[in-house]
Amino acid sequence: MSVKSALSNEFIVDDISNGLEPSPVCLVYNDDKELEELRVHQKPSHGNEIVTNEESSSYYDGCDCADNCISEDCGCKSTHGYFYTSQHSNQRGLNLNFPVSTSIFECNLSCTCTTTVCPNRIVQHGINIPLQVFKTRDGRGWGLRTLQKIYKGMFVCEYAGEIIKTEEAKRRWEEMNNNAIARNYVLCLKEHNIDPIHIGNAGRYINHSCAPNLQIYLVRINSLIPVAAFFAVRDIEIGEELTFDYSGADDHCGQSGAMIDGIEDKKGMKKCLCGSEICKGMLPFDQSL
Ligand SMILES: C[S@@+](CC[C@H](N)C(=O)[O-])C[C@H]1O[C@@H](n2cnc3c(N)ncnc32)[C@H](O)[C@@H]1O
Repeated sequence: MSVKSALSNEFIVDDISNGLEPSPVCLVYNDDKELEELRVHQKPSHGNEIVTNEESSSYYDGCDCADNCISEDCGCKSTHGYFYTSQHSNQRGLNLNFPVSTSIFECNLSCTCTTTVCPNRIVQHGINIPLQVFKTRDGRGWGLRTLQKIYKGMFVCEYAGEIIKTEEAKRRWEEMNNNAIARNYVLCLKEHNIDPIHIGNAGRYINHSCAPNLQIYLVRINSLIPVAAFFAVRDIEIGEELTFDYSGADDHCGQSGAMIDGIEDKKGMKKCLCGSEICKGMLPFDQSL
C-alpha cells in the first residue's frame, strides 16, 4: 500500500520486499506510470537465487562448535578463513584489512551452532539496513539509497535474481538492446550469471559508479552457487546513494562480477552519468558477450 508524503508530492510504499527482509525496503515515486515500471517479483536476499528458495541440507561440511563459534577453533573459520570481525557498535562485518582472495564461507545447515547467535552468519540473515528505492533525476533511472549510516565492512544486500547460463544471458542482452529503455540487469560471475529483471531484490536498483561505495563478494552458505553479496568499502552517510563498479574492478573476491552493460542505440558504449571526479566516461561492458 502507498501513502502520499505530507512534505512533498511523492508517494511512499513502506516495503517493496513484502516482508521478505528483516528490514523494509521502501520506495518513493511520483506517479503511477513510474510505479508500473517497478513491478518485479521480489526475492528475499537471504534465500538463494536458484530454482528453490529453501535448502534442506548443505553442500559443505559444518563445524561442531559447542560455543556457537565464538572461539577461533571453529571448524568453518579454521578451514575456510576468518572473514568477519566485530566492528562499529559491535556489529559484525567483513574485515577489509585483509584482502579476500577466495569465496567467503559462512556457517551452514551442517553446523551445530545456533543460527541466530553464531557470529559467522551475516549474509544469510538478509537485509538489516533500511533502504529506499528512488528515481534519480539525472537519467540513470531508479537508484537505491540508505536510510541509516553504514560503516565500512557492513553487509548491505545480495544481488538476487534468476540464475542463467551464458547463452541465455546473451539472448537477454540482445533483447534488452532492442528495448526502448535498454537497462541491463545481468551480473556475470565466473561460474554463473544473475538476472533480476523478472525476479529480484533491492540489489537490482544499485547503479554503477566509477568511485563506488560497495563491492561484491561471493559468499558460500549451503548451495554450490555462491551468493553475490554487497559489502560497504567505506563509511556511507544517511541518504547517500549506494553504488558499485559494474566492471568488477578492485574485486577482492577472486571471481570478479561484471555487468553486461553497454551499447547505446547499438552505436557505442553507454555514457556513464555517475558524476564522480574519476569517472571513466562510459559504463563498463563485458566484451565476452
Ligand atoms: C542494474 S540497473 C540499475 C537500476 C536502474 N537504474 C533502474 O532504473 O532499474 C543498470 C542500468 O541502470 C542504468 N545505470 C546504472 N548506472 C549508471 C550510470 N552510472 N550512468 C548511466 N546509467 C546508469 C543503466 O541504464 C544500466 O543499464
